[in-house]
Amino acid sequence: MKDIQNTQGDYKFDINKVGVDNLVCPFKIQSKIGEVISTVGNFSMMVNLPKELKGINMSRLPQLLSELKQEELTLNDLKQDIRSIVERMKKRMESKDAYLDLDFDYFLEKKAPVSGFMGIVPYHAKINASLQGSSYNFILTVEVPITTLCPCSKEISDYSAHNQRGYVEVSIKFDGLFYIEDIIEIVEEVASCEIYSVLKRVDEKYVTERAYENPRFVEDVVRLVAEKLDQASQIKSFSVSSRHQESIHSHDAYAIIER
Ligand SMILES: Nc1nc2c(ncn2[C@@H]2O[C@H](COP(=O)(O)OP(=O)(O)OP(=O)(O)O)[C@@H](O)[C@H]2O)c(=O)[nH]1
Repeated sequence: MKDIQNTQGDYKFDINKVGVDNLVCPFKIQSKIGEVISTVGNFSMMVNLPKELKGINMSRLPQLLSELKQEELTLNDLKQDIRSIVERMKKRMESKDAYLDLDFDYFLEKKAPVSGFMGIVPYHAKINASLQGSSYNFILTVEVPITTLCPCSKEISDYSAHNQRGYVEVSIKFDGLFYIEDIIEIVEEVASCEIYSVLKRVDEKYVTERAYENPRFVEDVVRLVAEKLDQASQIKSFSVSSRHQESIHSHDAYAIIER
């Protein structure tokens, strides 16, 4: 059969990224304490294409993912394990550059603060990795949902204070090891209160009062998280944003710090 995509030509443009997007595949990831967490990833696998070539051998990308699944893909050291996948993509595709983006939910078991009942909390995570020539770039992003309670509302009201669910998104570039759990811990520590999936009445009293004792503006959240990220020696650069779904407005409050 004729291999159309491999035909040579004199096209006007190199293509920066071409490949497959929205490829859904199960995989496993090892948690900080060594438990294996099953999840489903949405993969985007791309390579560059020089202007002399008509197309890439596109089927090789899902083929590689399928092989990884058969090999029981389990990510332990996120940065290095993803690097070896991107290296395999480059080799298989005979390309100069390769790009792997991956979105998934990371499921952690979390105890209710007073009753101790266990619940599962999903945290959305993203990986953006690329190997351009021999230059490897890896970004880990984690979204942490939190409760925030408005300091202004608390101050001016005779009783109560409005609160909201905030989504804190932290992206980091780092050397060595840094875990998804480390990011979650940093964010939850500075929130008005963490969120849980199972709360009994004693827990509900606890989270209500804890939020009241720790009021936070969106500005407070990004500044406090940035301070902690800045102190972590492994982190080379970061961005932290927070989106608060206001309960008294139809819009969100939003802030971002990039370093
Ligand atoms: N490059 C490219 N291929 C596409 C696209 N849409 C569908 N395909 C098809 O993907 C199929 C598989 O391509 P290849 O990976 O080259 O398949 P192959 O030549 O059998 O595989 P190898 O032996 O690994 O080279 C081809 O039949 C293409 O027509 C597209 O937009 N671009």
